[in-house]
This record gives sequence, structure tokens and C-alpha cells, in this order.
Amino acid sequence: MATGRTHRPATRSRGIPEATVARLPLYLRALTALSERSVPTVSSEELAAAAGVNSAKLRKDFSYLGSYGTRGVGYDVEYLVYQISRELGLTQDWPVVIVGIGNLGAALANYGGFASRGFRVAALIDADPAMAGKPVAGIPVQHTDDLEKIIEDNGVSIGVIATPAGAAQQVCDRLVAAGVTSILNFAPTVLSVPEGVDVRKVDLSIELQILAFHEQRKAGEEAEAAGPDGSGPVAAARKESAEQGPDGDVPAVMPA
Ligand SMILES: NC(=O)c1ccc[n+]([C@@H]2O[C@H](COP(=O)([O-])OP(=O)(O)OC[C@H]3O[C@@H](n4cnc5c(N)ncnc54)[C@H](O)[C@@H]3O)[C@@H](O)[C@H]2O)c1
Repeated sequence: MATGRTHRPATRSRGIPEATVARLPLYLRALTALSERSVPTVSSEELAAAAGVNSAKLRKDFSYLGSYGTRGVGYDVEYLVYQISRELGLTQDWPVVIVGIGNLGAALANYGGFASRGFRVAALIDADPAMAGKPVAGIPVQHTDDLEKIIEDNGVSIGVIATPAGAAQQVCDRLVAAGVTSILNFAPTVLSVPEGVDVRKVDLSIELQILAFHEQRKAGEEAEAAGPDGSGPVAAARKESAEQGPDGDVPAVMPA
């Protein structure tokens, strides 16, 4: 979902390509689900299917972690959870601040999935004085006047921006000047950051636009396959299949 723009090279210092890093959370999510079901081992094919990744790619990705699995047994689920968590830096606590506590910021603050993945919401910050001191998800909102002090006091290196687009760059600049080096930006704007600061952008409307593109293409293909009079090969196959029952030789709906 996130479309990233970082200043990091395509390959990280320990030789793990960025594309592999981007897939590690997908494996971790699938492995965590297996772990919760007390599944001890998993094959590369099963895990690849659960993560929505090609199994050859998965094996290649895991080779960067030095994890090759055991022939005929597969991968040890718990150990792989640990290995990937360690690789992603999730075995340590990451205090996060959210700036902009409106509809989205409040929803993010209430999202339990951060804490369970090692991201502790350390502070909530908003520019609206009327919100100062009001608790959201049990955490009192603090005013932007104190942003720098909040970052310093909490040792924050990850900031989440959920302000209107017009305020995002200014918020970003202040976060960076205060020592934040990673930003998750939900505001629909491109942020400029200095070298060494990572920005990940989340934009659900872009994801929907991509789906709309595919929907349009599918509709175009169907219309083409149906032909001008609906007699194309796909339409014919559909008609035939609709007229058949599940076993292919009995009409699905018996004539009255
Ligand atoms: N990425 C996505 O998929 C996605 C989805 C929904 C909304 N958004 C975006 O997220 C942002 C927030 O949306 P929302 O619906 O929560 O808006 P909202 O108006 O409910 O909340 C915005 C909050 O930001 C605060 N704010 C304004 N300027 C600020 C500043 N300089 N510093 C700190 N706080 C400031 C406001 O006081 C308000 O509480 C918008 O930019 C919106 O476009 C993105």
C-alpha cells in the first residue's frame, strides 16, 4: 500500500535488496498468523501463497537472511518470525508520534496493530488548542508548540503525518529538525526531506485509482471478447458454462 521514496541505496548495507525488505512484512504477517495457530513449520509454497508472493522469490528473499529451511520439513515458523522481526528492527521498541489528530490521526492512534508490532504511540500532537489535553486512545493530545520537546523527551525517530496537505511540509520540517529520521506521510502531498531521512507515503485513493484502471481494462477486454453482437469466444464460453451445471453436463437451472 505504501509507495516509498527513500534516500537509501537500492541495496542495504547488509546486502538485502530494498525489494526484499519490502516483502519481509508480508512474510511476517503470514507467519504471525501461522504462529497464532501454533503451526510449527511451513513449506515455501504454503508461505508464498499466504503472503501473496511467488515461491521462488520467497526462497531467494530468505537466502538473504541465511534461512534455507529443511528439505521435506520446510521453515520453522517461530524462528522465521524472530529472524524477520530482528531484520526489520522490530525486536526493539519504536516510539512513534502522530501529528494531526483528526479523523485519520485518531483512527491511527486507536489502531492496536502498531503496538503489537513493536511501534508504541508515544505522543499525539495537534495544532488545535481546543484539543490539547484531551485523551485519544488514552493518550492526551499535546499542542504543536511542544513538538520539539516531545520528540526529544520520547527519543522519537519515527513520525506519522496526518495533517491537511497544506500543513504537512511544515510539520515534516519541524519533525526532521527535531531529530525524526523516518516519516510515514498520509497527507496527499510530496514531502521534501534532507539526505538520510526516509519517507513512506500512504495514499488509499491512489490504490483505488490503480484498481479503477484494472477494472476499466477488464471491462474493455470483456467487451472486445464478446464482439459487437455478443457472439465472441468468451461470450460463447460464458453462455455455454451458464447453461451447464456444476458437473458440466446438467443444466444449472432446469427448465420449468
Ligand atoms: N492516505 C490516505 O489514504 C488518507 C486517507 C484519509 C485521509 N488522508 C489525509 O489525511 C489527512 C487528515 O485527514 P483527516 O480526515 O483526519 O482530517 P481532519 O481535518 O479530520 O484532521 C486534521 C487534523 O490536523 C490538525 N492540524 C492542522 N494543521 C496542523 C499542523 N500544522 N500541525 C498539527 N496538526 C495540524 C487539525 O487540527 C486536525 O485535527 C488529510 O491530509 C487527508 O487528505 C489520507
